Amino acid sequence: MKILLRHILRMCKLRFVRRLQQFILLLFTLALIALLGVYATSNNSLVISVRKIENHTLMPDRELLCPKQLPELWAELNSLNDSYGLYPENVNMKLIKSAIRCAKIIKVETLKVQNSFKWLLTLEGEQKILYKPLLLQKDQRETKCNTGCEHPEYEVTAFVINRLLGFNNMPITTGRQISWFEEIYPVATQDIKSRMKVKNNTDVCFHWKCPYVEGISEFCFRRGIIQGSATVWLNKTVNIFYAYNSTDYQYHDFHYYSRRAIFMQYLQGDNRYCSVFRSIPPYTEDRMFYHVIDMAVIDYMLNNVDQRHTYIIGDDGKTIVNIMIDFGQSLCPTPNTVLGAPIYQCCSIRNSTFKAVYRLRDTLEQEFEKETRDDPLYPLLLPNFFDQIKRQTKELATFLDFCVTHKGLENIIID
Ligand SMILES: Nc1ncnc2c1ncn2[C@@H]1O[C@H](COP(=O)(O)OP(=O)(O)OP(=O)(O)O)[C@@H](O)[C@H]1O
Ligand SMILES: [Mn+2]
Repeated sequence: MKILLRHILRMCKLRFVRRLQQFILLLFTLALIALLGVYATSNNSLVISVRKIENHTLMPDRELLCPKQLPELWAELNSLNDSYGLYPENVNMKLIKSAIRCAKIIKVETLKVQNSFKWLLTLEGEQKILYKPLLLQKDQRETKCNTGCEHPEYEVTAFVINRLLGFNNMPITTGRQISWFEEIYPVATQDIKSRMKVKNNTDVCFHWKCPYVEGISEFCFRRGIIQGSATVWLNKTVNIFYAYNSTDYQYHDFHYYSRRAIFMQYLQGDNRYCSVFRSIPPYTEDRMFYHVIDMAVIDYMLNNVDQRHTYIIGDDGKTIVNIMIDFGQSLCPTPNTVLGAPIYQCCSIRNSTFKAVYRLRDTLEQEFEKETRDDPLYPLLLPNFFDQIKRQTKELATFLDFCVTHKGLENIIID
């Protein structure tokens, strides 16, 4: 009897242990399934999954990557917020960027405005995109400001920094990699097809003259793989302030570009600079004046001397919405302290911009890395080029230190 009892007890124990094992196994499997589910939904098409195509180039797998509801997504993107910027603050930036990076291209046209080489893409769901292909290697640049081919990776850089500064007034821009053979050729206009020549059966080449560069050069996309910046095209009229007569002024008159003797003199230290600037419409208006200060901040960080005061008309047909575009000539190799003149001479700045400059002085590298790690053009900048931005951000903060010391914090901050 005793033996039987012991035997039954052992059996029960064994079964219990087995049950326990089965139970733990079940729990583990359920947890794994839940984890995979959360992972899949949270990444919802953002997972950078790649497949190798025949020519061994890594390309995004459209099936896995692309958001599905494109027309709705573009509609959300275009729901312009007139007073605060170009897109709603709470926009799902990751989703929109992933849509721009992988949505099927249904049309490619040449865009013949201004100087840089660019195409207008139409993506599935009818969103237009300004696409600037990278023509130069990331380590190539001219020795003079504003000459030579543009660097579209600087457009992506500028967008990230514009957002880190909290401006939200640059059309959304991301890197995109495109295959000439698979994505462009089948939907390109005749003029694009006839301009681009295939060499050695694989490379796609064309001739182009970059501004202020002697002669025409040939550029090739190896194996037809093109990298470039993709910018949301605004369905608005984009206007630029130009000085039409001697009493009109625009942002360029207040910096490096100034060809007006009076401003040159002010830039060289005359302290009437700001009072004159502030007395000229439209800069009598706070909204316009502080936009110039914001432009000076981003231009100083990027050493960009090319930006003009650009705006669109808001949905009400009346409001001016200040925007920022055209940073392809940033990272000018020579220093331009006068680009900071609106900051260190006026010593008046939006509180949000003031705080952002100090924050970025300390955290730019980490924040930039986080925002750009998944970009198809990653790394956007070579380390020594990025160092230039870090250095210029630190200089900007010293201009603000100077203002605080001379005018007092409460007199320089507005909001
Ligand atoms: N996202 C956009 N949406 C609508 N229009 C745009 C957009 N970006 C640029 N444009 C228009 O296209 C013009 C040229 O764009 P952009 O300044 O980027 O070209 P660019 O060739 O780099 O110019 P530049 O030769 O002056 O450097 C702008 O002046 C503006 O009118
Ligand atoms: Mn440009």
